[in-house]
Amino acid sequence: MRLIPCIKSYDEGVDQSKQIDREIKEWIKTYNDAIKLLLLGTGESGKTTIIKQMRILHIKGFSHSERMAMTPHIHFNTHESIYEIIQNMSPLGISLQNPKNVRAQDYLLNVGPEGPQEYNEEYFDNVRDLWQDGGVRECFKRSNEYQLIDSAEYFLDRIDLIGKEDYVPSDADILRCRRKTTGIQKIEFKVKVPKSVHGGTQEFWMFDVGGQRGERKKWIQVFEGIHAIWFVVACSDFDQTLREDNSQNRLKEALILFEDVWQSRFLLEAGLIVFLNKQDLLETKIKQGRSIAPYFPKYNHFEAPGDEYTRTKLFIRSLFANLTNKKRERREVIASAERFVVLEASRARECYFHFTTATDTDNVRTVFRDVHQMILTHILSNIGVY
Ligand SMILES: Nc1nc2c(ncn2[C@@H]2O[C@H](COP(=O)(O)OP(=O)(O)OP(=O)(O)O)[C@@H](O)[C@H]2O)c(=O)[nH]1
Ligand SMILES: [Mg+2]
Repeated sequence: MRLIPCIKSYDEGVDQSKQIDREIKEWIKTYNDAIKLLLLGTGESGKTTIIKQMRILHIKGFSHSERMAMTPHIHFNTHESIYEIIQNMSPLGISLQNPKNVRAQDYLLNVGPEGPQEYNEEYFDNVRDLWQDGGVRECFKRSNEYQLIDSAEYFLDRIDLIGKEDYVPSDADILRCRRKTTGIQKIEFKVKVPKSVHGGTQEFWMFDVGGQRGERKKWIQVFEGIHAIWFVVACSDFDQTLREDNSQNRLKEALILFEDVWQSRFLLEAGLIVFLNKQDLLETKIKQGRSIAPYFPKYNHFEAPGDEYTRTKLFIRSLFANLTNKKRERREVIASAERFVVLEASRARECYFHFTTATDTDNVRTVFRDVHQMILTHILSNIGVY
């Protein structure tokens, strides 16, 4: 995973890199505070999934009782998935392919949006029959036209496993489980610092917030003392609308929110790292023939090498990177009036991009390693060490 600086080059030669390592080493000797990270982004972008990965990678993972506590949520995710699909068949003019499944459809619709009182064999048999129906699959393929959780296919494909009485959720199932975050959550963990730097451990505090519009007013409570923001973007969202406002494109909302965060005077000192997430879903979507062009017509004039998926992900990165350049231009205008302000303000502004799949533990492990090093460097630059 490469670190791609959009303002300041991180790779300015081996000598400088050695120098930075030396400075980090010196700094760690004296620095005892926890590094404070704040995850921001729109709803369903993948913030809580990254927190879960930190538990897997840096804390003890999930105990048996914690796994069992996830089962009702996974059952509900399965229910909301099939229920949303069959509810939307009629509005989209799609019929069941097998008329025998009308009975199962009536059964599920009668159960209602909240799910059954008991997730029993009869319930799972009906879900299985429906998920195998060609009409249900056709409606699933058009899920960008209504609100469906991203893990719908994952859980419905595993209905036999999930329906077992002795089902114990795996790490992968927990990572796929969707529960909206309300309020502010915090996890603390320690990470080994490589011997080449200094050795020992570094403490992290990571804050997770709810990303839906109604949750964002709470964010300011945790802005103070934050060393780095991880801004998470669901790249596969380009053809979907917001759950809380179906007149707004999800990726456009992410861009507006990112610009707000980038420009926030409360976050000027924090490093900014953008996680261009859900690369697995983006790749699948593009390979199925979907295009970003109808939603972002500028894509038609975007020049970049590679296949359609590569070009799309680079285009999405350019949309965010352009917003950071836009801010710099504004600073340069201020520059002619008061040069000192510009030098002072632009020193702290950096933005790095990573392409991620938050449900993939190996991917998050690699990204975290890169980002850890980058954050140490950023804090050093902010306290004036380099
Ligand atoms: N396939 C896939 N699914 C992902 C990825 N990242 C997150 N998800 C899934 O997307 C859903 C939403 O992820 P969350 O981590 O709950 O999103 P969030 O940003 O915390 O959302 P809010 O709490 O509403 O702000 C979950 O079902 C995740 O499993 C990814 O990279 N790939
Ligand atoms: Mg969340």
